[in-house]
Amino acid sequence: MAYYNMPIAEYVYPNHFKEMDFTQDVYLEFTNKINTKDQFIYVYGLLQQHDWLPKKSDCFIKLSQAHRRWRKHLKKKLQKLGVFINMDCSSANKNNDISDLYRLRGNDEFKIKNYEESLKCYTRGMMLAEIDSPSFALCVANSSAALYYLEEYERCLKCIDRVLTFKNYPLSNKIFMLLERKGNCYRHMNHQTLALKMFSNCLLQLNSTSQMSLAEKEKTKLRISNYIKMCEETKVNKVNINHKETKIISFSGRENKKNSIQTKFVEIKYSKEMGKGLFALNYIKPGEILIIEKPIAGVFKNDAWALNCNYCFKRCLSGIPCSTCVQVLYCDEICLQKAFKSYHDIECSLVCPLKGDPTIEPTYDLALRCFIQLTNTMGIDRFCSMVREYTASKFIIAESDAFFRDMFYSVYALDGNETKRTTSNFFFMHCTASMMVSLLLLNEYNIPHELIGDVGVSLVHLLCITNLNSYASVELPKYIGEHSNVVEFDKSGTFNTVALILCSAYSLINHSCNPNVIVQTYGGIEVTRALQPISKGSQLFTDYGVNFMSHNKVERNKHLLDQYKFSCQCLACMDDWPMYTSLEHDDLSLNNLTLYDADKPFGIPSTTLKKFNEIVYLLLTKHKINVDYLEFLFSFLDVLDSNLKKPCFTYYKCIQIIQRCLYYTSDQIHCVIE
Ligand SMILES: C[S@@+](CC[C@H](N)C(=O)[O-])C[C@H]1O[C@@H](n2cnc3c(N)ncnc32)[C@H](O)[C@@H]1O
Repeated sequence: MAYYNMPIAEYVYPNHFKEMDFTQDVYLEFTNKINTKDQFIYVYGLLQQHDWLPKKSDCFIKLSQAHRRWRKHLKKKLQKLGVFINMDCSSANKNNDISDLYRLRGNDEFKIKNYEESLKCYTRGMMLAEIDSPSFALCVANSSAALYYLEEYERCLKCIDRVLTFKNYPLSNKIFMLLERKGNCYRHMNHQTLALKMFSNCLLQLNSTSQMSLAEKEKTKLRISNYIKMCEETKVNKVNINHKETKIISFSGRENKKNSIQTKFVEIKYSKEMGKGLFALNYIKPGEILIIEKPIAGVFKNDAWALNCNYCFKRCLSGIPCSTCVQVLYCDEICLQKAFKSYHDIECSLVCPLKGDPTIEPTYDLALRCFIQLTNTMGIDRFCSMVREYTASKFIIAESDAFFRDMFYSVYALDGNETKRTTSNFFFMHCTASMMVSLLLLNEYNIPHELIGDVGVSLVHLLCITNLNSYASVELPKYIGEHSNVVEFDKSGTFNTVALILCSAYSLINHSCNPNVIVQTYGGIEVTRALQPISKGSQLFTDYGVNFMSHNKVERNKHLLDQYKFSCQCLACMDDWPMYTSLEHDDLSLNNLTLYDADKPFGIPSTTLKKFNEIVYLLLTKHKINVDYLEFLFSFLDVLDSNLKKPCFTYYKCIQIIQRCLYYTSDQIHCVIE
């Protein structure tokens, strides 16, 4: 059945709207918006079905014209995409020819030493190729070469071992090259005995290789005997390689193991102005860890799909793709199985239409992911009955510990701001939900007829939740060795966004333009820390993409009103703080600051200032910093906080440096949730 002929409107829930909500203005707003969106067809269908379209009005004429244009455009587009016409996305989207093209592109990048880019191309090629086909094997083998030059030796070894198990690897006469690479990996990892064993296997293979000239063979043998010599020398000298140290943070000290919030520091409270929020139970000092949590769900942005596991979000430079669809990649068989059990069994046939359509926003993916995860875990009957119960009872989060105990509530009890949305916006959510119901039904997702209404209602709420609460998690791009070219991109001060994620505890934090907490991603785990001291009883605040250091008051207010429907009453807004960049630079060593107490002498020891300036220099010029500096920075900030009147330049400069330091040291911290 064709996508554009679906009688979608029957899944939209007219009870949510009154006819009089649909004023001429609302129609016009739709018309302008949906001219460029697939949803047109749903909106139009719905309006017609419910006779909401005032015939002969300007708006009707405009809609009809747009409809005709859009149908033509849509049809062409759908035909081009092929997959949309039948919506049969479960069949072979794998294509070895396209995979080969990606591999060749990877080879070109490899030749110019753009190893990271070549790795991305090989990975894409691997995702597109039929599993275990020669094209697949070649992509894995070539990935191992890129990984070797990126100095990712363990991952390189993993790839080579996989290739050696493939029956379809077409370059069997080049196996010796893989063994040579394996030997070199061991050599760099200082496993000299293993390296020597590998080089001797390599020589055996080389001798049995027939399609090679004698001269070529001799040249290769010479190269390998040089490596053997290096190994033997290293063995005698017993060189020790310093492994990169990582600091471990764990949450074993939690009072409540199921709770991702440190309940000794923080509680949930409700306020009339801001709804739910998190409040400090005691004084919290800068740097204190307040929340550690795994996202409820996440979808990738940009091309992070090629380098991160779709299940746990960790970097997976030698990941394994889904055997059916071409959109996802996992660390290993364990993540793949978990993803299938949790959502990918259903999503596999849906990801193509969703990800292939440029008008589908990542928050829609995220909402559908939440829905599938919940229904897969709870069963659709129980899910729908909880949806009905929740809608009827108006669950109060602050009075219940169910929020963190129960998977359903930790997602469904998040705020969706439904009451503050415009009719137009809310109606759009309904149209999108309706499209999702159709997609699910077309892909044979079993929704009993009597539950279609509940499913639709839940999808509308989940769409509002993901629209309001999701945020971009940022990750250091330079995980993959010195040869990465991504650092350049980061000089502008922007961080590398990996995924759009939804977290239940972090979502409870309200906004301030002078935030006192900050979140940082560590291998797929989100850690929220105090960024400034927080006094007992005060509220925790993060920033919703704008703060007084980055945007002026007008810009901030516009963003917050448009996106979140509130106007900010924080100190920076109320007292009209100048932007951080316009603050006067203060000279700490000369003691001429605006102090809280002018009689109290305040000076920073020159050694402390020197250390601070050293860290600033290292961060801004080399992007290299040791994780231990964080402790110094937080205590320096604490000293500045208790002595200086805000806003003052050095205090906020220290905050800026802490933000960067957290980002640049994120590969030095290993986070564990037990
Ligand atoms: C991510 S939610 C935060 C949690 C939310 N307060 C709740 O009850 O679930 C964002 C919403 O909280 C409210 N909010 C957040 N910060 C606010 C602020 N500074 N002033 C007023 N409302 C705020 C707005 O309704 C906003 O759309």
